[in-house]
Amino acid sequence: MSEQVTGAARDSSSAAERLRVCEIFHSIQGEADAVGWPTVFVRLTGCPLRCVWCDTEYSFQGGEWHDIDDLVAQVGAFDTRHVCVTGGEPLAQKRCLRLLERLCDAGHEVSLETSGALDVSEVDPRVRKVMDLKAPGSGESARNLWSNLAHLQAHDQIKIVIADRADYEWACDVLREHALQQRCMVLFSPVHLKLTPRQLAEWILADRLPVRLQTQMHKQLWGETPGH
Ligand SMILES: C[S@@+](CC[C@H](N)C(=O)[O-])C[C@H]1O[C@@H](n2cnc3c(N)ncnc32)[C@H](O)[C@@H]1O
Ligand SMILES: Nc1nc2[nH]cc(C(=O)O)c2c(=O)[nH]1
Ligand code: SF4
Ligand SMILES: [Mg+2]
Repeated sequence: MSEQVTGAARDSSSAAERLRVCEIFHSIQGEADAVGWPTVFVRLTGCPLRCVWCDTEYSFQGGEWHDIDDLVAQVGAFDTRHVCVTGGEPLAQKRCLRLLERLCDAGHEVSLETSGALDVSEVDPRVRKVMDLKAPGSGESARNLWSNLAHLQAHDQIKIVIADRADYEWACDVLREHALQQRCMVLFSPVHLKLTPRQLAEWILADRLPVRLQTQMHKQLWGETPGH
């Protein structure tokens, strides 16, 4: 009897610890401060935003349910220190918080790619948050949750993905008004194949901006193939 109760309790707790996952893959980190590190990516399914230039629309639906224990074991099997949890919008599934904590407990260097539209205040402080602020050209800038800025730590990063000159000027205003560079590293990234990295570089240099230019290195290596 007591064994049955224990079994049932275990089943319901593991069901509560499941996440819908789009893909798990091993690649070179192509973005942000950890660029270049061999990294395991856990891409969660689903996103409540629809950025017009999103390169990961295939993650909006589908995927498979996985236990957090199983995910931590699958990640561990790659024998790789860096892990990046992304999506879709990973924080759209509340249990993502538990996955992040478990990956840190397992000794990984964990980063989280997030849109900036969902509350980041409960993310484990060991996780390096890479938080977008969505510029107008994304079509989703009304979703920016500005209160998130107060929850960034020095090891986190703010990323602004820029489609054109209007987005760049918006980013400059936000940088100044919210003193972003005093909070953490600020990354400006061109929308792939929409704005040239060179044009963005020239604007940053001309304006003496204290920001870091980033491009998506994985697209240089593999193009837009999913799973890279
Ligand atoms: C696919 S999103 C997933 C995480 C989260 N939903 C977000 O938007 O941050 C990962 C990163 O890719 C960026 N991204 C998506 N499409 C892009 C594109 N076409 N060019 C440049 N960056 C892009 C996003 O802005 C975000 O920083
Ligand atoms: N190689 C590689 N690096 C990445 N860094 C962030 C990614 C993402 O989609 O969030 C990503 C990705 O999709 N691939
Ligand atoms: S928030 Fe991220 S995953 Fe969602 S549409 Fe925008 S870029 Fe794509
Ligand atoms: Mg990507």
